[in-house]
Formats: sequence, structure tokens, C-alpha cells
Amino acid sequence: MSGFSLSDLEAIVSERAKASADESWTAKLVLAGQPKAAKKLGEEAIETVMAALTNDRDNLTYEAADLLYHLMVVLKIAEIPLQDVMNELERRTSRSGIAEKASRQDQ
Ligand SMILES: N=c1c2ncn([C@@H]3O[C@H](COP(=O)(O)OP(=O)(O)OP(=O)(O)O)[C@@H](O)[C@H]3O)c2ncn1[C@@H]1O[C@H](COP(=O)(O)O)[C@@H](O)[C@H]1O
Repeated sequence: MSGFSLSDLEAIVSERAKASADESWTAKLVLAGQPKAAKKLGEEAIETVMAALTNDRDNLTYEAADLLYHLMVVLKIAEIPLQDVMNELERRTSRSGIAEKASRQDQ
């Protein structure tokens, strides 16, 4: 497959958000608003967890794609650019997750 990226998906979601809700799932979710989109994200998260627990690689791959797509829609509705999330992830590369958790427990 190609080098399709989350950034490409963000651009698609942004474009399709402007389409008619009759012909676009993205537009339908955006029109319905964050409560509906976030609920859908939660459902996809649960389906992803179930797929992980059943050791079904194909299903986990499929559900992870659903999850990432719905996360992009939720970020779009919240007007949070993917780059902001990447910046936060980049900021975290300076220390391990274990060290970060320990520093919060010190507080
Ligand atoms: N990546 C996706 C994507 N992943 C999932 N979905 C839709 O999300 C919806 C999920 O609804 P459901 O929960 O009913 O589906 P489900 O999870 O299979 O349901 P179960 O049977 O598992 O309960 C379905 O309509 C899927 O088609 C997506 N819809 C759109 N995209 C991307 O967004 C683009 C624009 O899509 P539209 O906005 O629909 O034009 C597409 O070309 C894709 O690139």
C-alpha cells in the first residue's frame, strides 16, 4: 500500500465535513455534534479492545482503523489539529512513560 498517513486522513475528514450529511458519514457525525461523535469513538474503542482480547489480528487492524478515523472526526469537531496531538507526543519523547507516571505520583 501507499504512504497514506493520519495527516492525509485529517485532510479528508476536514473536506468531507463540508459535504451533505446524506452522502457522508463524516458530515453526518459533524452535524450531529460532539456527543454523538464521542459516543461513536467510545464504541469503536470498545470494539478495538474486544478485538485485542480475542487475538484476532485482522479484526484488530479493522477496528483500529475505525478507531483512528472516529478520533480524527472528534478532533475535527473540537477544532484540535492533528499537529497539536503530534506536538504533545513529541514533547513526551524526552522521558519514559514510567518516569512520567512516577513524577505525577510524587505531586
Ligand atoms: N475511514 C473512514 C471510516 N471508517 C469507518 N467509517 C464509517 O463509520 C461508520 C461506523 O458505523 P457503524 O458503527 O454502524 O459500523 P460498524 O462499526 O461496522 O458497525 P458494527 O456492524 O460493527 O456494529 C460506517 O458507516 C463506516 O463506513 C468511515 N467513514 C469514512 N472514512 C473515511 O472518510 C472518507 C469520507 O467518508 P464520507 O464522509 O462517508 O464520505 C472515506 O473515504 C474514508 O477515507
